[in-house]
Amino acid sequence: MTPDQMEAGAERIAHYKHLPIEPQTESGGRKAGFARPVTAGEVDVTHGRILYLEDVSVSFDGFKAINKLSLDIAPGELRCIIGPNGAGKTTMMDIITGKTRPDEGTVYFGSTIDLLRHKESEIAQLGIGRKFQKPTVFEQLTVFENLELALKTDKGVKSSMMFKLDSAQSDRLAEVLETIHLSASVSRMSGNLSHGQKQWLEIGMLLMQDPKLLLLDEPVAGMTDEETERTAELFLRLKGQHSLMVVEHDMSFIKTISEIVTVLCDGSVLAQGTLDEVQADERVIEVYLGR
Ligand SMILES: Nc1ncnc2c1ncn2[C@@H]1O[C@H](COP(=O)(O)OP(=O)(O)OP(=O)(O)O)[C@@H](O)[C@H]1O
Repeated sequence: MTPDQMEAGAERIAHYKHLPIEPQTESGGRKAGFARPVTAGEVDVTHGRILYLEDVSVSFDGFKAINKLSLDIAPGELRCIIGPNGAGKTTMMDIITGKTRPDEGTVYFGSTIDLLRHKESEIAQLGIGRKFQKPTVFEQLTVFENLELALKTDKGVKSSMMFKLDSAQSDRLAEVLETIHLSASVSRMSGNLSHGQKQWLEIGMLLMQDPKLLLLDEPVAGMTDEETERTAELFLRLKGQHSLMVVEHDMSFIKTISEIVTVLCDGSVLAQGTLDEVQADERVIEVYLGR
């Protein structure tokens, strides 16, 4: 600090000392204050976003797979992501879930959780569930056992064997079974389920952990028309209670479930809007939907 600055500072202090002093109150003398209590384990969505990406980039061997990508998702929103092969959809999910570290950019869960400071396992614990394209259920276990297993956070063999559902967990399991249309198949061996049922079971396993945000990669690929319809019903039911990010190529499925559709291309957002709006966009027709 220079002598001039010190002198100016001393003058300011002298000036303030002559100001009338307000009587002390609980807010430190101010008439009103702003404070936001933070509750451990809760995602702060007071700014209207559950997920926020800004200027995110990542390169693989000099190739920019994600290029200044910015997007956000509102709490309870069901966002559809479409785009040509290689657009960066899977890489974006890898970044959100901590599987891939971006070279630059910002990734926030709510207003306060910087996801780039967390490991993949911690991000899952924070409440971000991910469903990969291929179903990964334990085929040798029943539907019930798969859902029960999803609650076992302690990986120790002994504690897993001792694990017993409490009544709230039993209620949750029954509720999830109903949501994923598998109440009638609770005792069936998972390996004997249809492809669609396995996908629902895996979604059910994620739901057992009550995630705030669910990332779903091509959930209806390989499903029958009826299974696809029931999956649309399922997602519409989950919307509001959870936030969902759904990557899909099946346009009729997108049409049934979508509000806002984001089109990715070359690692960034090419267009965003209702499905009708993006389908009418010349650039989207050019790179993805065809003429
Ligand atoms: N680990 C990696 N190493 C090198 N290149 C990668 C890696 N991961 C992704 N890429 C490249 O980054 C680009 C984006 O891939 P990404 O899988 O994210 O696209 P996508 O939009 O999910 O495509 P699709 O619809 O085919 O699944 C592709 O060109 C891909 O080859």
